Parts: sequence; C-alpha cells; structure tokens
Amino acid sequence: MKKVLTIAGSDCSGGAGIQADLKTMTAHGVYGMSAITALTAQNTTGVYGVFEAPPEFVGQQLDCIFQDIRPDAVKIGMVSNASIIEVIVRKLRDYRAERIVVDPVMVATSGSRLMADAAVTTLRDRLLPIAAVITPNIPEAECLCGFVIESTDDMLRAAKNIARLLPGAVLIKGGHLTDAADDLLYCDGQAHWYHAPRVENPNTHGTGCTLSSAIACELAFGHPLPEAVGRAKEYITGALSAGLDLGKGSGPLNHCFAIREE
Ligand SMILES: Nc1ncnc2c1ncn2[C@@H]1O[C@H](COP(=O)(O)OP(=O)(O)O)[C@@H](O)[C@H]1O
Ligand SMILES: Cc1ncc(COP(=O)(O)OP(=O)(O)O)c(N)n1
Repeated sequence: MKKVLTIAGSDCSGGAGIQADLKTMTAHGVYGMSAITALTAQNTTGVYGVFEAPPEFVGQQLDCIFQDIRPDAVKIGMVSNASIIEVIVRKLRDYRAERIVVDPVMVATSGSRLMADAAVTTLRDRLLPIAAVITPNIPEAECLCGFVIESTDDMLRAAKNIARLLPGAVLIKGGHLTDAADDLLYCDGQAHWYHAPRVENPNTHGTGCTLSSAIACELAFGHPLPEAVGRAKEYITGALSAGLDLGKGSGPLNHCFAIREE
C-alpha cells in the first residue's frame, strides 16, 4: 500500500486541514499519516482560535514517522510560523522526502489568517525550494507574485512569475475567480489548463486541502505531475458535486462519493 504524509493544522470540525487530508487519502486507498502543526478551533462559520505546536514537537512527529513508515509522498498545509517551517524543511531534507506538495495556506476563505505575515518570507525562501509543486489559490498567488489576478491571462503571467521562485511546478487554483473553476499548472515551462464547470454549491470548506492531498496521493501512485493534477481535479469536482449540507456556514465536502482502490 502507498503511504502519504500530511503536515498541516487540525480542523476540529473535520472539513479542512488534517481531517480533510486523511479523508482524501482513505478515499484514494492510501495509508495516511499526519504531523500536526497547530490545533485550530474552527467550524463552517470561521476560525476562532489557533494553538501552535512547538517547533521541536513538529520535528519529533516527523522523526517518528520517517524512522518507521517512510511516506511515498508528502503534503504540507498550514504552517503558521517561521520556526515551524524551518524545522519541517530541515527534517524533510535530512530524510530526503520525495514528492512534496506545498499548499501555501495563508488565509482561510472565512478571512482568518492561518500564517503570520513574517512567515511568508520563510515560506518563499525555505519551503518552496523543496516542493515538487505548490498549489496557491488566487489570493495566495497574488501574495507570491505581487500583482492582482483578475483573469486567466493574469493567472498565466502569475504562474510564470512564481515559477521563478522554485525549481518545481506551480498550480494556480481558479476557484476564487467567478465564472468557472479552471486551474493552471505551469510545469517545465509548459502551461496545462484543467477546465471544470463551477459547481453551484456554497459548501466549499476544505477544497484547497483536499485538492493538494489528492495530488500527493496520485504522485504516490507514480503518476506524472500533469496527470496527477488531472486526476485530483476530477476528485475535487466529484466531492463538490456529491454535495453535503452540514453546518451553518460554508460546509465541508462529501468524500464518500468515491471510496476507490488503485
Ligand atoms: N464552486 C466550485 N466548483 C468547482 N470547482 C471548484 C469550486 N470552488 C473551488 N473549486 C476548485 O477547488 C479547488 C480548490 O480551489 P480554491 O477554492 O481556489 O482553493 P482554496 O480552497 O485553497 O481557496 C480548485 O481545483 C478549484 O478550481
Ligand atoms: C487547519 C486548516 N488548514 C487549512 C485551512 C484552509 O483550507 P482550504 O481548503 O485552503 O480553504 P478553505 O477551507 O478556507 O476554503 C483551514 N481552514 N484550516
């Protein structure tokens, strides 16, 4: 069985973070493991508290994982401060971790900050260089490229600009542009578009976490990145389309639509 590790924050309401990642991994038929960077008190209406793990404890979790069950791929989500990022980079380099997917989570869709401003520089300079692919949404891509993204042409310009920051690839998610849900992968100097109709579902909590975990699973199976992204995109569209109406705000996805085996 393939093994995939998520390094991310916990969402007690189960829609995003570690919980979304592990559900995605189980639905893909891989063995999921987690190193928790922070506990959040959140639900479908917002994030009400964040309790960061001490960096050395994040390191201890990574030692326990890599010294026992080596992951085939790693997804990194919420990393709220520079010290946590530094320890993750050091450990992943020491253990020569492969197939690293970085979702540069900065702000939850509800508006709450999940990364300190000061950590963005460390993310850019230290974490992005070890990623096979990074998966910013539109506001995160704007933060990395420094200009406003309002169209698919802007997405391409931003992807080329961000690609200069890292040796790996960039997937800009278009979920925050209004008319469709088209994502752009910029990989080895080539643009790959993934077109999908917008699903009329207000319950989108955890879409970014789910997509990045699904990409990590597909990379663990050995699919080349453009194909892995295509398969992950089908998964996210399916989980959104299957619908689930839980909570008073933007509810979680339905991961039960596709319990599948590879
Ligand atoms: N209403 C929607 N219909 C279809 N796909 C969507 C919808 N909203 C988001 N997506 C897709 O979900 C994935 C996550 O995108 P996005 O919501 O932009 O990221 P984040 O959750 O990080 O803000 C992308 O593949 C995006 O295209
Ligand atoms: C613990 C935790 N990690 C990440 C997020 C953000 O989730 P994401 O899927 O990127 O987007 P939204 O759910 O905010 O739309 C989170 N909320 N909590």
